[in-house]
Amino acid sequence: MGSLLIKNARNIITMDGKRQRFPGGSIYIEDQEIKAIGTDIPYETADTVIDARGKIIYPGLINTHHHLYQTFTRNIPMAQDCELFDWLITLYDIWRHIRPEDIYLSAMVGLGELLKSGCTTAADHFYVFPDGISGELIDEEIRAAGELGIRFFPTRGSMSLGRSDGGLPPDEVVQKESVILKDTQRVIETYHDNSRFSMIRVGVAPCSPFSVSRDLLKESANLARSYGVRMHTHLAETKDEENFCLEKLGLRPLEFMEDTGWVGDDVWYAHGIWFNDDEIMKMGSCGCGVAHCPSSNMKLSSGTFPIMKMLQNGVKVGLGVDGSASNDASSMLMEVKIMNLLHKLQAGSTALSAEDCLYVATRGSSKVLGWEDGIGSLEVGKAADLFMVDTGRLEFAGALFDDASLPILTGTSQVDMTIVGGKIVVKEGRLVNIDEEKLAMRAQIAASRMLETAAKHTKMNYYKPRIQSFEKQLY
Ligand SMILES: Nc1nc2[nH]c(O)nc2c(=O)[nH]1
Repeated sequence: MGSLLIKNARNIITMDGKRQRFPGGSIYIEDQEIKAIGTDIPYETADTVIDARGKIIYPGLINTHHHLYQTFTRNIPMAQDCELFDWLITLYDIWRHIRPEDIYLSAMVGLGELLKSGCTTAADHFYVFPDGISGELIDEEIRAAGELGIRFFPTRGSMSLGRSDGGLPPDEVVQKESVILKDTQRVIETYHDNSRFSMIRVGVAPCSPFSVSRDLLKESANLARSYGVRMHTHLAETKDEENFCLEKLGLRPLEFMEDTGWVGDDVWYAHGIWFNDDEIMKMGSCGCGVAHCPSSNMKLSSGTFPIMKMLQNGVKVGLGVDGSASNDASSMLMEVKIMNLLHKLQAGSTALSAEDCLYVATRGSSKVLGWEDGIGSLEVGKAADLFMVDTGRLEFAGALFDDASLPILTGTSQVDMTIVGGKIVVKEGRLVNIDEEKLAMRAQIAASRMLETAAKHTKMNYYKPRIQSFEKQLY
C-alpha cells in the first residue's frame, strides 16, 4: 500500500496511556501501521503527503453496538414514544419483510454515516433472519463494509424463542437452533480474521434473554469458544427484561448468563443498565465488557447506565450508537457528546470530562472488543485509524481553547477526513468510495418498499403517531 505522511497538524490527540497531545505533530504510516508519531519524527516525505496545517487529528472512534439493518426503520411515527417491548413488537412486523438488498443498502447508509462521523471500526449485531428469505444475509453487510473501507466486527445474531414458545418475537422471525449454529460456523470460517490489523472479526450473538432459548445460549458459547471468537448479547437493558427473566426463568438476567456460560472476558453485553452492585463487581472481576448506548437508552426510556460504578469496578466500557431505529442516527461524534451530557446530569458535573468520553469511545471500546493491540489510540505499532477536523470551520470559531474536546462540545457530527488502515475513506466530509446521492435515493426507495409491504400485511398505519400532540392532550 505504500507510505503516508500526515504533517504539521495543529494538534494530535493520541489517547495513548499518557493521553499525550502533539501540537504541530506529524504521523508517518506504512501500509496500515503507524511507524512514527510526534513533533520530531525522522521522516520528511512519503508516497503520499498530507499537509494537516489547521487540522486536529483524533484516533478513530469505535462503535461497539449497532443494528445496521434498522437504518431503514428510523423515524417511523408508530414506533416512537414507546418502551423496548412495544417498540420491538411494532418493528418485528416490519423487519419480517427485509430482503438481502435492504441489508446491503441499509448497511451502506449506516456505515457511511459512521465513517463521516469519525468512526473507523464498527461492530454490528444482525439478528433478524425472516422465514422465506433465502440467502446468506449477514454477508450483505460484510460486503458493504468492504466497499466503504471501514474496519468491521459483524456479530452473527439469532433468535430462536418465538411467541408460541413464550418469547417476544413472532415465530416468523426466529430460526431453528441447528440452522443458526450451522450458519454461524459458516460465517466464522468464511470471514473471521484475528490478526492485529484485520478488517473483519466475527462474533457470536444470540439476541436477548427473551428471544433465545437456554440451549441456544449454551451451544453458541461452546461454538464461539471453540473458535476463539468473542460473544455478544443484549443484557440488563430494561426492567421488563429483568421481570421476564425472574418470572419465566426464575433467575436475574446475569444469573441466566452465568448459567449458560455467558460470563467472561470474551463477552460484551449491550446496555447493562439494570445490574445491581454485586453484579457490577462480578462483571469487573470476570472481565465482561459493556457497550453503552446513551441515545437509545434515553429514547426508549430504558434507564441510565451507571457508568461511574462500572468504571470504578473495572468493567470495560465502550460506546455504541445502537440500532438506528432506537437512535435515528449513526453519528459517533454526536453519541460522545450525548454521553457526556447524560452523565453530567446523572453523575455530577465533575464525574466525566468530554476527553474522558472520547477515551471511552476509543480506548474503552477497543478493550470491549478485545482489540487493544491494534486499534483505539494513535501510537507506534497501532493501525492508522484516525479522523481529522478542520479548525477553520465556522462552528469551531470562538471554541479553539481545548483541542481534545472541540468536536465533542461544539456538537459537530461530521468530520473532514477519515482514514482507516492508512487509506482515506472520507475526504472533505464526503465518502470517497461511493456516490452518496445515488445511494441515498436507492436506499429510500428500498426502505419505503419494506414499510409498505409490512403495512399491507399487518393493515397498520405506521405513519400514525402513538400520542396526540401535547396541545390536544392538555386542552
Ligand atoms: N435497543 C435494542 N434492544 C434490543 N433487544 C432486542 O432483543 N433487540 C433489540 C434491539 O434491536 N435494540
